Amino acid sequence: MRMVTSEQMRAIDRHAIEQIGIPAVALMENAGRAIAEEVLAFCRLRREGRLPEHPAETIRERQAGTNGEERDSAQEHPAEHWLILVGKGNNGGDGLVCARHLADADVQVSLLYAEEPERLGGEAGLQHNIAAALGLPGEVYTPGAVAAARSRGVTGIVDALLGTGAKGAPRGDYASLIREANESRLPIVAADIPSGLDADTGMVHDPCIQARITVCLAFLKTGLTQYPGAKAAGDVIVRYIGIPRALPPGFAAEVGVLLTEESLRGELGVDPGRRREADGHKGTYGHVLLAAGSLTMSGAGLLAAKAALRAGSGLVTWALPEALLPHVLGAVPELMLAPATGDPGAGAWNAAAAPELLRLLAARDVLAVGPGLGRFLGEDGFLRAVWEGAPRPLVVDADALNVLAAANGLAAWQRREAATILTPHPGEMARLAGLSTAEVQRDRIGLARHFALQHGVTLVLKGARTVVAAPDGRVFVNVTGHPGMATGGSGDVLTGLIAGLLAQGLNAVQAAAFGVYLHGLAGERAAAARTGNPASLLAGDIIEAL
Ligand SMILES: NC(=O)C1=CN([C@@H]2O[C@H](COP(=O)(O)OP(=O)(O)OC[C@H]3O[C@@H](n4cnc5c(N)ncnc54)[C@H](O)[C@@H]3O)[C@@H](O)[C@H]2O)[C@H](O)CC1
Ligand SMILES: [K+]
Repeated sequence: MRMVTSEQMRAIDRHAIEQIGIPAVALMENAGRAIAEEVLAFCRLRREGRLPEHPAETIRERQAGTNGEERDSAQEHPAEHWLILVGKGNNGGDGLVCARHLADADVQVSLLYAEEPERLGGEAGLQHNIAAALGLPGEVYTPGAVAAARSRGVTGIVDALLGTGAKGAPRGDYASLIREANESRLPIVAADIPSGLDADTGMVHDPCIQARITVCLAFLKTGLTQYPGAKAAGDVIVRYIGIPRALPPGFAAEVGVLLTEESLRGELGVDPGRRREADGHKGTYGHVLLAAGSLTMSGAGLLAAKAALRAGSGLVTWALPEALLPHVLGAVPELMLAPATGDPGAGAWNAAAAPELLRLLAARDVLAVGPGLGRFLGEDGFLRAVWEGAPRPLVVDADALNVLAAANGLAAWQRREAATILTPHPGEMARLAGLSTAEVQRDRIGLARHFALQHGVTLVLKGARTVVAAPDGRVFVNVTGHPGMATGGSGDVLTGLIAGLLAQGLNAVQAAAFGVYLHGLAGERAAAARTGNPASLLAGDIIEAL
């Protein structure tokens, strides 16, 4: 599934209307009807008692009319009364069309305009005239109007105040309306995006509509995929409104992609269900070399190594400080162990280990460095030697990322020819980018894309809704996963998983995208297996679920 920024959406809109000639009024009609259909579907679920307690924050596409929501007849919604909050732009126009279709399905509707309706221009003004011609009841906002509507029996709200044309935090009566709508505790269906959401980054202004459902028009907006926007959006349903799904020429590379089984296959050429040839052997499936672990963090190495095996790598060698070796012997029998020389016996790494590591790598396909590495004297010389000397795909994680940041390696060291995957969590990303963590989280997609393009690396910016950014500017967002995965070692597992996929011949972007997708799925499966409180999930459970 593709996802666009508001600027890309405007360009696609313009192309559809001006280049292809699809009338804007037709798009608005389809948009409003789609929103009305989703409101009716919501009403049906609620009436039949099938409404989940909370939104699952899912993102799905639905074709017009294919959700089995034949137009409801009057008696099906006897007590429904929906309040439509109408902004002055085309988002408001969508709301007016929605109101008309709801009224036509004999749902009682009330219009609440954020501004004098006469100020609605263009398509929205036309829709206001139509609503007036139909005598749909409407009023201009005054303080307390939402509560008053609720006392008149309103059962739900459509938020058609602000869409992709919003700039900055909601102002004046728009802000008051958003606050009153949220305070009403009534279910809110947002048109295109919740008003108050930054459609590009997923940051939410104060105030921002907390929607039960967001009916997103034409293409998924990137801001709906990132928290806190993903929470404000509730369940996102992307609806086709007549804009060709084939992007205008020259658009494909820039537009983001939501990772699904079909986009992994279609956009990335990954076959999630790939089968193995009968005559495969260990060598067929690659050999991972892992430089990881230190005295107090030996487990990180074990987790990463085991995950690489579970990912399907034929062989895995774990290079570790010599002092650790006796303690992990046999922990994972399938593992090969290589004592890294230069260990002063303290179970720590040492710059002298780099040449040994490069020698080991000559007979292996991928190097992953970082899980549990720890910080040590000469760490920058060590990592620089590996960074510049390793002729293989390199996965850099955890402390190796901190060393890279501290040495300003991305700028100071020579650019790698072979594929490089960095897997920072927001804190590590902040150090790499010289920002605060809050600044990283404020625009995850934009930052990740810019960083990957600038440094020619594949970047995996972890966290809920992990972002994978390719060196060519493409961006992928992962929606698999579970809060129970926020546990020590989860990142080590991902590093091993990605390295294992690289060893089997996936390219950097494929391995990173498929890796985060599988990691999240395994986390969901492991969490479900702990039917009690999934918070008790351990990173090792994720490996077993792979
Ligand atoms: N995706 C599609 O193909 C279609 C989308 N449609 C809908 O159109 C809106 C975008 O409409 P636009 O007129 O560009 O802007 P908005 O309706 O989002 O409203 C902006 C409107 O509000 C004022 N405003 C802007 N920022 C603020 C603020 N912070 N506080 C208060 N007021 C603000 C500004 O003056 C503008 O006039 C899209 O989301 C879809 O819902 C089409 O209807 C169908 C095709
Ligand atoms: K809206």
